[in-house]
Amino acid sequence: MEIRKIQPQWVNEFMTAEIIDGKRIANTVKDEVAAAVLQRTAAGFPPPGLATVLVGNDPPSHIHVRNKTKTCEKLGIRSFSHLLPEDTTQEVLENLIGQLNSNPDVHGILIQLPLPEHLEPYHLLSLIDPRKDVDGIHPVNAGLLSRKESTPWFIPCTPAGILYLIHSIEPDITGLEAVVIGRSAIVGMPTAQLLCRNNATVTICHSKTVDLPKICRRADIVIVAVGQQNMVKGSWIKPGAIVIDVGINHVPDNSDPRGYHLTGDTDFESILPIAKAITPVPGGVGPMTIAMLMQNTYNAALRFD
Ligand SMILES: Nc1nc(=O)c2c([nH]1)NC[C@@H]1CN(c3ccc(C(=O)N[C@@H](CCC(=O)O)C(=O)O)cc3)C=[N+]21
Repeated sequence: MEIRKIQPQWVNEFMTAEIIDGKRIANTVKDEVAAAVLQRTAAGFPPPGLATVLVGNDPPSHIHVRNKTKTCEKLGIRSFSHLLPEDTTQEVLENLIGQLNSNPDVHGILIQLPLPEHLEPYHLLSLIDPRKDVDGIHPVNAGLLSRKESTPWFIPCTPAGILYLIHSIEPDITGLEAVVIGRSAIVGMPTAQLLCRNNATVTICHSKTVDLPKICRRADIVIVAVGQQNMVKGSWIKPGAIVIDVGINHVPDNSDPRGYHLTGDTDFESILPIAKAITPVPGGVGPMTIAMLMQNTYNAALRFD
């Protein structure tokens, strides 16, 4: 006699997770920002302005920054791109940040990370005027995010995008168990805080966590942001969970005109039959990050009126 596997009724081989279309959702957000910018400039206010600072020659970073400036142009946001050589000194950057802080055409400042080894990012980021900190990583904004009584001027773009995507599947995450893998200042930690502020029960995991698969299995929402290809497997996922893949891994690929393709931190195929929803890479969290940056830049401009 055949032994039947016992599973929740709705988990079977025909089941497949919804693939969250981050690109489409990002486009709706960008359309909203474009409409708001148009209304603003039609009323005689100056367009929002975003300054991006990129140090060095890392090709993917150049692609990212170009994506950001192109998106600005499409939405009617002015962009000021500062491309600096690899050997730029801390002092030159400090002066540039000072100039951008006092430039009335610049409402948002983004310093592309990571910076070359010889520069000290924490100190530089703390010099940005917190009212122009569209990345939400100035210590003041990080502090305001960390306590539920206060509202930060800016929420970091990737965490804000992640919450937006989760809300598209589950509008109320109160009481749900969320596991965040990764504790970076720009993704892991602020994502955990944002989910906690939205009443999820949050566990933060990292490279020293013992028995990660076990902790992961109890999560209704899994967020993985570590930069390790194929790390999270289907066997780690609770049936019906929401999986958000923040990984941006460049895999060498001769068949791609760019010489690489992108892949996330999850073993996507093995998760599909188990999860309720999962974000793809590309086309998931990445486009949302840019959409949220545009939203933050628009909101920054409002505060200087
Ligand atoms: N201060 C700072 N703020 C950041 O927000 C920041 C940063 N530094 N350093 C690097 C990371 C990475 N990041 C991405 C944003 C969008 C995509 C994105 O749109 N990706 C597309 C694909 C792009 C492609 O094909 O190359 C996608 O996933 O569909 C990727 C990566 C922002 N970062």
